[in-house]
Amino acid sequence: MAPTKTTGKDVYSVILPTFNERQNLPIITWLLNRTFSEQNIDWELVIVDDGSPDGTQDVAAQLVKLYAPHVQLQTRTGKLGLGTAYVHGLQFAKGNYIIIMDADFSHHPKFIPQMIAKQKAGNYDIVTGTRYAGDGGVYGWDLKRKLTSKGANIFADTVLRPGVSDLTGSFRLYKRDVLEKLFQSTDIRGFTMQMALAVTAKSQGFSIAEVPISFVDRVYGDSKLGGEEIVEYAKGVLQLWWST
Ligand SMILES: Nc1nc2c(ncn2[C@@H]2O[C@H](COP(=O)(O)OP(=O)(O)O[C@H]3O[C@H](CO)[C@@H](O)[C@H](O)[C@@H]3O)[C@@H](O)[C@H]2O)c(=O)[nH]1
Ligand SMILES: [Mg+2]
Repeated sequence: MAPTKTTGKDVYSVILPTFNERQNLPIITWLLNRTFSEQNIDWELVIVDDGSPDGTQDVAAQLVKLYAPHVQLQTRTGKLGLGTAYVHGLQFAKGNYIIIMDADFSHHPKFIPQMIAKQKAGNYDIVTGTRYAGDGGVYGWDLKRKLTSKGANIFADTVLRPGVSDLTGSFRLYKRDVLEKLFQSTDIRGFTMQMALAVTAKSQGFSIAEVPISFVDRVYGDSKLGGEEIVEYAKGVLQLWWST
């Protein structure tokens, strides 16, 4: 495992899993480029697409050329899930810091400079975007989805007490070697993985700081979260309760 470099120039790799994000991908890539360029930060984007039928890969291939050498496209043959998409993308990422986020603007790149500044301020292992502290919030979800998300956080916090206000959110900055270690430490993947990574990180003594974010529901396309994932999540919390 390569240790996170503390000398030399930092490189931030954004791992962006996509499934049917043809409409969102050009704009999110444009925003990422603008954000990093304005701050004079070295960056790359690793798009991990799972054979989206809507032509996401054709759009991604154009972006690879347009933003060369900053963007790479890594593909898998079928929809294999969000968690394993991050693990897959990490193999190709060159940065010593890894940012994971969604492609549908629920996670706005404007928060990235704040996350980077926060990480540097305390040399934190992880900085997580939080919808449930400070100025953070959720916009555009119906009451059922809001209650599901809040309930999922309260459930895991009650059972596992990790002291992180947004366990299920996935807009995060990790030191690369910390993320690699966490992937090796838990085999929980899917939507449950965000919670499992945060809980495992805390139990291993890694430091986690938070940056309030506004999470805005997607405009284009559909959420891939369903009832099956909610059951998986509850199982994941209990699995961690046994093992940590
Ligand atoms: N490669 C790949 N990408 C996927 C897959 N499933 C979803 N994605 C991508 O993963 C991102 C999140 O998927 P959404 O379907 O938009 O998730 P969501 O319902 O908005 O859920 C969000 O909030 C949850 C917490 O409330 C988070 O746990 C989750 O990670 C995500 O941020 C999007 O960029 C989407 O294209 C998959 O099987 N494979
Ligand atoms: Mg979404």
